[in-house]
This record gives sequence, C-alpha cells and structure tokens, in this order.
Amino acid sequence: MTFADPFAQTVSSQANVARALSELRRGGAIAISAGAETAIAIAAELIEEPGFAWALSAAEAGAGTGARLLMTAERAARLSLGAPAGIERFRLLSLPAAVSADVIRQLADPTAEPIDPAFLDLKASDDVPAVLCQAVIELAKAARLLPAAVVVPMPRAKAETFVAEPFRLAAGDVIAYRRSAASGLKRVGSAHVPLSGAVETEIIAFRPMDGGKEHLAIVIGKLDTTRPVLTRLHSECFTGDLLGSLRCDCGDQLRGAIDEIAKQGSGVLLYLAQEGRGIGLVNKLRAYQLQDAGADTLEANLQLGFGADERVYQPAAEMLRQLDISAVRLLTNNPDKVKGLAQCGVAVAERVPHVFPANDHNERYLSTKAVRFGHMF
Ligand SMILES: Nc1nc2c(ncn2[C@@H]2O[C@H](COP(=O)(O)OP(=O)(O)OP(=O)(O)O)[C@@H](O)[C@H]2O)c(=O)[nH]1
Ligand SMILES: [Zn+2]
Repeated sequence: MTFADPFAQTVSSQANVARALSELRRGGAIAISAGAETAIAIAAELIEEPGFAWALSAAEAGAGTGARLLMTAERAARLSLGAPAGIERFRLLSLPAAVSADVIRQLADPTAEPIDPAFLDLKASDDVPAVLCQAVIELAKAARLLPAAVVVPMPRAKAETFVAEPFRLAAGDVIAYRRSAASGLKRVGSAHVPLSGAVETEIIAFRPMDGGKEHLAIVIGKLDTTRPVLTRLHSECFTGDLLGSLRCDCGDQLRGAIDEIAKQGSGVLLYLAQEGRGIGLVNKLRAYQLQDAGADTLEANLQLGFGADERVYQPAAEMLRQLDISAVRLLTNNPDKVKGLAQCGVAVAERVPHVFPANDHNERYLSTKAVRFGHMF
C-alpha cells in the first residue's frame, strides 16, 4: 500500500500501533524504529524463553549488543537501579547473556518473587534512542501491562534488511496514537435509561479514535448549559462501583453523585474508562497486593513502575465540549481534577465537596489521598 495522502498514513500508522498493542499483550515481539535505529521489544511481564531467544537471534545480537531491560525511573529506583541524578524518566539496563526469562519477570513485577538485582551486575546502557524507549513504555502502559520491556537493539545493517514479523512500527506513531486516544472522541450511541432516584437520565457513549473502551456521559435532567453545570468526573472502579468493595470510596461516590445531581435538578456524570487511576484493573489488583504488604496507594503505583496517577483529562474535556458545557461546578475532593480540567479549557466555577464516611477498610486509603495527593476532606 502506498500513502498518497496524510489521512491514509495516519490511519495506517494507528493500525500499526493497535496491532503492536495486541502483539505485546499476547507476549509477542514488535520491531520499533526511531530514525535509523531499530529494536525488538517484548513486554517484560510476558517474556518466556522461546520469545526471548527469538528476539536475540532476530536482532542478531552479538557480544555487547544483547538484550536490554527497559523500565521506568520509578521501578528502577525501587530496585536501587536508579540513575545517580534520578531525573530520567526510564532506565535501560544491559542484561547478562545467561539471564533467564523468570529473572526478567521478577525484575519487572514487584508482586513476583522478590529478587536482589545486585548479583546480576546490571549496567546502564544508552544504545537505544530515548524516543524509542519512551514509545515502548507508552505502548506497555496503553496495553495496560507493567511498564517494562525487554529491548534488543538491532545492528543497522540487519535492520535495513529485516522484515519484521508481523510489521515494523515507528516510535513517533505511538505518541500520535496516544494523543488521538485522549482527544478524538466520537458519539456512538445513546439511550434513555431511568435510574433509581434519577428517572430522567440519558446515557451517551463516546468512543475514542483508537477503538479503545468507550467513556460514558450520564446526563441527568435537562441541562442548562448557559450556567455552570453540576458535573462529576468519575474514574471507573470495577471493584468499588460494581462489587461494592470497601477498599475505596468509589461506590458511595458514584451513587452519591447521581443522587446529588438528581436532587439539584440536573447535571452530568462522566464515567471515564480510567480504571485504577489509569493503570487498569489487573495492575490495580497488583497495587492492592502491595498495599496488603505495607505500601500505601501512591507508593504501590510507583513500585509497579507507574506514576502516582496516570489519568489524563482531555477525554472528559472533549465530552463536555461535545455536550456544549463550557463551565462546571465540579463534584470532587481532588485538586488535580480541578487543575486538569481547567488546563483542558473547561472553566471550573466551583468545587463542590464530595465526601463520604470512611469504613474500617478504606480509612488508610482515604488518609493517604488527603496527605499525599492533597485531597480536600
Ligand atoms: N492505582 C490504584 N487505583 C485505585 C486504588 N483505589 C482506587 N483506585 C482507583 O482510583 C480511581 C478513583 O477515582 P475517582 O473517585 O474518580 O477520583 P479521586 O481521585 O478519588 O477523586 P474524587 O473526585 O475526589 O473522588 C478509580 O479509577 C479507582 O479504580 C488503588 O489503591 N490504586
Ligand atoms: Zn474504587
């Protein structure tokens, strides 16, 4: 296929990223390039011996150009593998030739059997361009995997003749893809769904351009968009919203927001597909395991290699824009949501506190939110 027009190019590069995501999620290898440099990458949490051996031979990795382990600065710091200055966003470490797939998974995953990396003598490496490393980390996060990968740089001569299985990907495409997933939303379906306590409710689904999971706008009553609209941004929480988990306050906040909006006459609840503050359900369960071993909710995210909060607010702002809402009264205790929305061009006329009583199981979680995230309780 040739790319005569830029739209076709965009669509095709988006398709490549989508394919790369599913390859990574099933433990497959991808070939990714930045400028003249190419490397093979496999998600660290899924690496097995055959794939690892394939990557080494496909890249014709010789002495000194073997496998690298790529991880975020947060994870590296917790393995005492951080850079002295500690300012880089990720670490690339050369792996010894005899390292096993099991050891790689242990390094990447703090919920696996603990490992002391000191005996491996991992050396920092800089033979993969930063933009390529960044793209691989972004891909792993977008695939809701741990943000760590085995990366095998490919000699240039080999890269020129290499026909990747199944394709080759450019690092720049990943960045463009992430941006379009955050801001390109299409209204794809809506219906009247009477809720208990809020009979006049319409649910509107918005699909991200990358084909990812839909975000939902739950519109209660008749909106008056000439004035700030009572609005709740609610990040998906399968355990709290659906199962009534007592580890968090999400279930109470979800139902409480619907009740409050209904009581005040009208408003909107944006149900955002950002489970686990954007790290996904599986990683949230891992974070819970780390919390049961002593970490708080913020530290658990860092141990897994994520930032404290991986959410972005462009999708919420774009949904509000499509609903013709330019100013909101925001039901939240989280100062980052107020800031995040404002940065995306939505006027936050007022913050409306959204506090519910603690229980025996979520007291520590709520106090961590207050102390470490600055939540206003
Ligand atoms: N990573 C991680 N996510 C969690 C944990 N507990 C709850 N969550 C997620 O945190 C998010 C909570 O979202 P919200 O209630 O919208 O937001 P908030 O940041 O608490 O702010 P408020 O607007 O004040 O409620 C949901 O996506 C939950 O799945 C945890 O221990 N670790
Ligand atoms: Zn929750």
